[in-house]
Amino acid sequence: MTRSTKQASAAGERRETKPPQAAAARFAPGARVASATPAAVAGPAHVEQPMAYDAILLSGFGGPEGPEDVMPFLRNVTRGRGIPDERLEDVAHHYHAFGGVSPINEQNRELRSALESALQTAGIRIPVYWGNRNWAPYLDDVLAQAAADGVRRMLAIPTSAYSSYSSCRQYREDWADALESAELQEVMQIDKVRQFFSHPGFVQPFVDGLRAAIQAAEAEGHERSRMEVLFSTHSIPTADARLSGAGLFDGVEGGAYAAQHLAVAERVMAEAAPGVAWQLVYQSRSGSPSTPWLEPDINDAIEALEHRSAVLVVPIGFVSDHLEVLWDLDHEARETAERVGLQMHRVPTPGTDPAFVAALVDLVQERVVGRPVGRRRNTTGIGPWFDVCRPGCCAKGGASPRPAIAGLVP
Ligand SMILES: CC1=C(CCC(=O)O)c2cc3nc(cc4[nH]c(cc5[nH]c(cc1n2)c(C)c5CCC(=O)O)c(CCC(=O)O)c4C)C(CCC(=O)O)=C3C
Ligand SMILES: [Fe+2]
Repeated sequence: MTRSTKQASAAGERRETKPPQAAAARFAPGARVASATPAAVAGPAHVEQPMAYDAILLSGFGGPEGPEDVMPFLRNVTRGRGIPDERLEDVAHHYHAFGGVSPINEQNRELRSALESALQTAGIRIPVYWGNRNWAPYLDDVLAQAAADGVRRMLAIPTSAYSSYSSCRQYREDWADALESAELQEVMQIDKVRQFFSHPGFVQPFVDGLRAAIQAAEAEGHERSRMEVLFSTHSIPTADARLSGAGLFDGVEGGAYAAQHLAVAERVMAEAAPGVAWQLVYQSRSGSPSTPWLEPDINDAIEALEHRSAVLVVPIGFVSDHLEVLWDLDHEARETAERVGLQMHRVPTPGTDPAFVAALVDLVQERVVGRPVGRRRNTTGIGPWFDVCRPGCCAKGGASPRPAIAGLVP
């Protein structure tokens, strides 16, 4: 499909209207397996059967690759969600500050090729396809290509570690859409790896980065007692947060989304900086000001740190140094820190860190061999998370669910 027809259909009735339940049953290949065990509904549900996948589907967010891509990209991202125009203009300005090119696509190309080589080395000789949710290469084109190459069973990896509508369910819905739009529902099966926030190979780069940042701050003469670590992630509407992870963390403010981030932050602190003050903060809020989103915003948090001399920012919500990291942290948050007289160090995201690439290989391996839950790698108090999402998992607050793959059907 050409880019222009793709944008037209994305702006139009790309969201199809099939009865969610019937469609979801077709789109949930894992459901047969997991729902066979009644315990699967009450407790952790995992697909433990070995599965011979033909290929991996690395799925990114997507980003513009030139100034003329910026507005069409932003319309793709926000289709049907009532983001005010001023907000789009505002965000367009962030992209234009980088010549209209988001680094995210190049980062995902690098991750794709690193993952493919690491899989080969591990003896898993299958190709890694890369497809985006919001920009070329679009998922449906990539699936059509994979099908033409003979691929029938794919294991999907989202470039997103946690549970929430934007970081889990929306990927699952977009895969289902892409199967439908490529007319592959009857032909191709897509499963997904578990949300991988708790995998040690995802956590390790943050540990290494925070250790280095603390050393750098100490070398500048800052004392640990005057440092504060801010773990930063994307804010989401509180209504989405409550529904993240199918209400398993109902009692926790921010639901499973916040609970998972807190668990990762605790782990990183225990390994890299025991005793240093820290908190979880949120960035990149959008939407209407009257809709509640998770707080505190990182800039407000920095402004409240008068009693500190250095702030160490750890972007645990993201897998690569894409635009929301480069703009919202390295530009905006840094400006706030300078204004209030704090030294700021920003820790890198995992990117293509060998520990992270090895983690992705391990996530594939555990599914290929059908590794039991008890032997899966997990370094936080929460997890390992589900291979097959529970009914209602990560629903969008206030919206009716669209068909999605890799979920249990109620
Ligand atoms: C949880 C989460 C992640 C992390 C998980 C993941 O990585 O998937 C994430 C990542 C990203 N978000 C990104 C960009 C954008 N996100 C937007 C809007 C939104 N994000 C949301 C949430 C998240 N977003 C939400 C609840 C909205 C509101 C509207 C909506 O429900 O969609 C908008 C629209 C304008 C605006 O409102 O800011 C843009 C342009 C980029 C690309 C950066 C680049 O180009 O380098 C990346 C990696
Ligand atoms: Fe976003």
